[in-house]
Amino acid sequence: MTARVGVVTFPGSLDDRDAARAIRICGAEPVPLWHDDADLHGVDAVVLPGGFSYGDYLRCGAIARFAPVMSELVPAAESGRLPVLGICNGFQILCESHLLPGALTRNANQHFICRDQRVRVETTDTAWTGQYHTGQELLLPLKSNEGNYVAAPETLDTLERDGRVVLRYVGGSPNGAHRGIAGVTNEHGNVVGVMPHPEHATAALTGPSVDGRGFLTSLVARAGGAVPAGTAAGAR
Ligand SMILES: NC(=O)CC[C@H](N)C(=O)O
Repeated sequence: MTARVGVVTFPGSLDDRDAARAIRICGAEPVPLWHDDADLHGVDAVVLPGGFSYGDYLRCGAIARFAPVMSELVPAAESGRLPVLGICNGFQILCESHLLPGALTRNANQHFICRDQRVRVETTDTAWTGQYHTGQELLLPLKSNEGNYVAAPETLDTLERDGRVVLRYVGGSPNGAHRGIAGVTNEHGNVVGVMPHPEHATAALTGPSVDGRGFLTSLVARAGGAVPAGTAAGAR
């Protein structure tokens, strides 16, 4: 069965096309979803892409949280039924929607950061990381202004204890993120938010790696679909 993966476009989304392309490369069918349409059209999973939804007004993701598309998405994700991957602005939307704990605040150096960043996979026990191995290092683009992940110490302790830190920056936080956290998951492991961009690391021609494919091939494999040859996690 080919997994149908919805990609939500909000006003100001930037990376929806790359997300759709990455989904196709990894053997699933991308389904365009519009922010103003409450219907998820029966998709098997959803990617909330990067960008500047609603111009990042108020706070990144703060307005997107109230978009009609979130009305079906939030309960389905909360119940553990619907796999959702939030990338960068998508991660910010997931935190604003309280589907993930914590918040993404201004980078500690007050500058937009745009660079290729090494991160380590901390858990494979999610809908989106099953094809990696724990401790695997990935090279992924990082491009954000509000990438500084913060949460109360007891929340961070819970995330660490329950194995819910998904990605951690290698070589220290570039943006001040608490405990070097670059991605987290919810209690069920179906909702994952990551600050770096796996969808921009799926084609050898453009680089910087194809390490990002594993997020999508994990979803495809989990849905019982065929992962195209050469697209396994980290395949060169
Ligand atoms: N690349 C992105 O998704 C950017 C996210 C957000 N607008 C920020 O600058 O932090």
